[in-house]
Amino acid sequence: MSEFLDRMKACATADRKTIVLPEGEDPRTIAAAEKIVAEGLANLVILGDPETVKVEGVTVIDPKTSDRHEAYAEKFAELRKKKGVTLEQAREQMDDATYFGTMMVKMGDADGLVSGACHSTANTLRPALQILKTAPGTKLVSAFFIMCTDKPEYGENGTLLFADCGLNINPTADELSEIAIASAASWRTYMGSDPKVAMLSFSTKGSAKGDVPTKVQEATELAHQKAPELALDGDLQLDASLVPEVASLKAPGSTVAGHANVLVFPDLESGNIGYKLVQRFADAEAYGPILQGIAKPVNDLSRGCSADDIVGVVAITAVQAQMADK
Ligand SMILES: CC(C)(COP(=O)(O)OP(=O)(O)OC[C@H]1O[C@@H](n2cnc3c(N)ncnc32)[C@H](O)[C@@H]1OP(=O)(O)O)[C@@H](O)C(=O)NCCC(=O)NCCS
Ligand SMILES: CC(=O)OP(=O)(O)O
Repeated sequence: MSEFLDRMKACATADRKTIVLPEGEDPRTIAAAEKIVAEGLANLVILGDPETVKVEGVTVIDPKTSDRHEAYAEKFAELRKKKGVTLEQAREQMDDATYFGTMMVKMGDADGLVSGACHSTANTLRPALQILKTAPGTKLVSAFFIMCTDKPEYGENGTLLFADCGLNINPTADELSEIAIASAASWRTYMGSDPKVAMLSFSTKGSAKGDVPTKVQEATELAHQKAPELALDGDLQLDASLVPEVASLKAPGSTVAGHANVLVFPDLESGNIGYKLVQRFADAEAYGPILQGIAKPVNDLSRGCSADDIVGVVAITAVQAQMADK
């Protein structure tokens, strides 16, 4: 297990938070719940059928028969009134475990939610975006992975942050600059060291032409304007971002090239493919998609996740819930 996850787990156990797992029908979620209870990482609520979901030390709730169903429906109808949602529609929506679980977080009956082992990212995150909305002072929610590799020469002792790998399909230059600034802040929060942000493209400092390098150059310029103190550079290719010898050839004088620990991908196509390549070929631990910029802790999983991945994301969510209390 990585040093990163060790640290998240130690932090989570020190002040146990309540995390809801809406996917009681998923065997990996059940296996993860058993580990989370054994390690004391969080108090868990699993949504599912209490007759079939049996994990000692865990509360199991069936959304359809819960005594909170009506209160959540009423609040959801109120929140979505301007979108034309009726109380009848809200009641139906609360039969859906992801919506019900997200309302638990909204109403303070849980501190955070982790889902996505058997639901798509869109269906996992839409309720959070609709109900919880963005954190104060934030325009855009985005999603990152913490990647823990056994390549100490890259990032910080092999650990890097990749964004956006889960949510924003084709961010504009302005959105990309927001993703970069938020990712730098997330790096500082979770790793405690200075971020070095590489704005990735297939071009280094204009070596190739095209819409993508142009967008990345614009995003880099906007990020510099918004956060001039940030160590951030682009456009950079992946090798120029990580390998000092390549950096000295392609981007001499850059303070980021060759030493990046935060990789910002130009779009979701490259971000999602990129994290899965590193996870599978390098056998890296991949924790995410972790949301940044959302008002309360809700995090996603890949449907390809393992029980241990779920344990890791729950530990991170519990740590986020602790931070939200401060
Ligand atoms: C998440 C996603 C479903 C949201 O888009 P959508 O379903 O079309 O829904 P909408 O665009 O109507 O957005 C729903 C709400 O979320 C808000 N929202 C959407 N994206 C947002 C973002 N990045 N930041 C903040 N708010 C956002 C919208 O403003 C809207 O709010 P409202 O309903 O109160 O007006 C969409 O961005 C998506 O499909 N992303 C890719 C997910 C994916 O497939 N990932 C690959 C695997 S990880
Ligand atoms: C994050 C991600 O890619 O999710 P999924 O594999 O479920 O599409």
